[in-house]
Amino acid sequence: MALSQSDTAFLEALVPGYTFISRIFLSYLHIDLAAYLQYFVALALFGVSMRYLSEYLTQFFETYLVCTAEMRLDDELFNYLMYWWSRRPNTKRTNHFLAGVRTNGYWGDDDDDSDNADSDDEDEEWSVVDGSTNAESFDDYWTKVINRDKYKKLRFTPAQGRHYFWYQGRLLMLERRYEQSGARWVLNNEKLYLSCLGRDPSILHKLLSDAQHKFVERDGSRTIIYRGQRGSSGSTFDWCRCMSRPPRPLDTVILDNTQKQLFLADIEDYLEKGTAEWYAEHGIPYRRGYLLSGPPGTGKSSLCFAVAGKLGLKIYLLNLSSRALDEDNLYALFSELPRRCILLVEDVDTSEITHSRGQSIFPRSGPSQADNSPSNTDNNSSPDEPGKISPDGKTEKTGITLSSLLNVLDGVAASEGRILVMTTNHPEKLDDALLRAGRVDMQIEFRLAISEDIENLYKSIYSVSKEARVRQSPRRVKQLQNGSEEDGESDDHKPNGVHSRRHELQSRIENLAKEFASLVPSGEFSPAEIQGYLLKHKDHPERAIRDVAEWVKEEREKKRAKKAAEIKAKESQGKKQS
Ligand SMILES: Nc1ncnc2c1ncn2[C@@H]1O[C@H](COP(=O)(O)OP(=O)(O)OP(=O)(O)O)[C@@H](O)[C@H]1O
Repeated sequence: MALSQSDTAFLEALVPGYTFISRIFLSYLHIDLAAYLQYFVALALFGVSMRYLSEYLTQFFETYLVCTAEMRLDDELFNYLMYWWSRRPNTKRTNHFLAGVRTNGYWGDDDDDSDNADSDDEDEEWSVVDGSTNAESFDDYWTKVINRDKYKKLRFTPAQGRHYFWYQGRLLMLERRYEQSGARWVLNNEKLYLSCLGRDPSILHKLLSDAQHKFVERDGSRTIIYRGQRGSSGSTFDWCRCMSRPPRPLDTVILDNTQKQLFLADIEDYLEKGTAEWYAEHGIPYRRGYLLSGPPGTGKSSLCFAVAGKLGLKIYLLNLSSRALDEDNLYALFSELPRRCILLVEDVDTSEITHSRGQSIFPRSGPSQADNSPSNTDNNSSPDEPGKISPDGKTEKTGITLSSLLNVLDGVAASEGRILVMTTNHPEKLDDALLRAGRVDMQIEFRLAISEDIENLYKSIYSVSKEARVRQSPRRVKQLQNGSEEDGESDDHKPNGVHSRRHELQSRIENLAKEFASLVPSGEFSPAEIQGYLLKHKDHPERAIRDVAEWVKEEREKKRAKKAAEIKAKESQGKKQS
């Protein structure tokens, strides 16, 4: 079939190089492409229409015949599903997977915690090692620990792409997708899609709730701690699970018992059934705030963790000193808080909010000194604004100001039912506006250890409960029982031997505790300092008493030297300024 010149020109425009190609075909293969032109056109049309048809059918199928759940990386559900997947019995048979030894990425806990989380597996490993975990020397025990740590557990999660699997007799599909965000610092912008055939999504709900249960059961009674930090997007702040700890018994926090019980009773009353309705009926926002103040190492954070453990509440840790945190981020973090939780703001006096509402947050004389003079506020932005003008005229990020914090605490986004606990070493630095009732409803003052506290601290270190004895190394228990390394024969095998031995030990520790308390000056050392000393002698209660006078002398000497150095530094600073 001969083509006219205009037809050839048209084909050339449609398929560049057509003339050249058809000439080659004609000269070398004696094939006239023009003769087959109609077939090529039909094939191309068929291909294009098939493509459109398949896209349309896929879209139709996915819209009307498939249910899909989408999970984002910054949501906890993502972790639940990954955890569930890694624990599936069939996971090991998947031929396309992502393998690794780090669990932090998806389970959010530190190594310690993940160890705990996998205790079932570890029990297996331990029994494989030697079949027993009791009564072993330190060397045996340590060799096992080190060997186990060398071979970190391999984790398998689904690789990018689609994975088909059966769940309760239904065929489901899990798709893992990495999405381009355009931002180079966003490493893991991933999503999971879980799909099933049909328009009833109940099987997906069931699987997701199963995954959630498995994940939550793993935590048991542990206290879960979240931290407010930059999210995966890099610009916003999210609550990220950072660790979980075994609950701390309340009686291990040495504090005036009345204060401790008042604190606990107040929280329990606040969480009691009907309290939320009572607040609503009286038009009062359902929130409660506490300020725990006192010198460092006196047990403020410990009390908070112990109460969280007792009530099974999660702890949300917030560092207000972060320069990247602004009012919008704080607002978002508050609105993300669950209904019942403890929001712990530690060392609230170290952040910008110690500057009162009327004060400049960035005086000319230096960022750390507050100055009330109006002239100093002239060049600075309002304390209400998170940005401020530095002496070189540039705007700097300042973190959270007092006004921002108050706005967020009182704002509509501040979640109802939360318990705010702020800790400080310097309550006098805090503005009255922050401490007013409604924001801080109860203040607890922590003190340096008095004689009674010292006695209790000693007892809490050396008293060995039945359960703790089982967990502890036999060597340590033996040392405590005998009070010295020269050990006689244990009478644990005799009838009533264990009981009488424990009773004896307990009364011995009580007498020693009294003696210890009489040797340590009351109101001079923090519980943390005393605990630190006792830990050095944790297996030797008598040695702790024998050496304590020397320790007190050394500590006093250190403190005197530190104070002298501080006075000297202040004097030289004063001289420089004058
Ligand atoms: N009152 C106490 N009872 C029992 N242990 C205490 C007490 N105070 C401190 N400790 C021990 O000292 C350590 C530090 O305690 P914690 O962090 O609770 O002190 P803090 O008052 O919050 O200190 P900071 O003001 O420096 O944050 C912990 O290991 C804790 O067990």
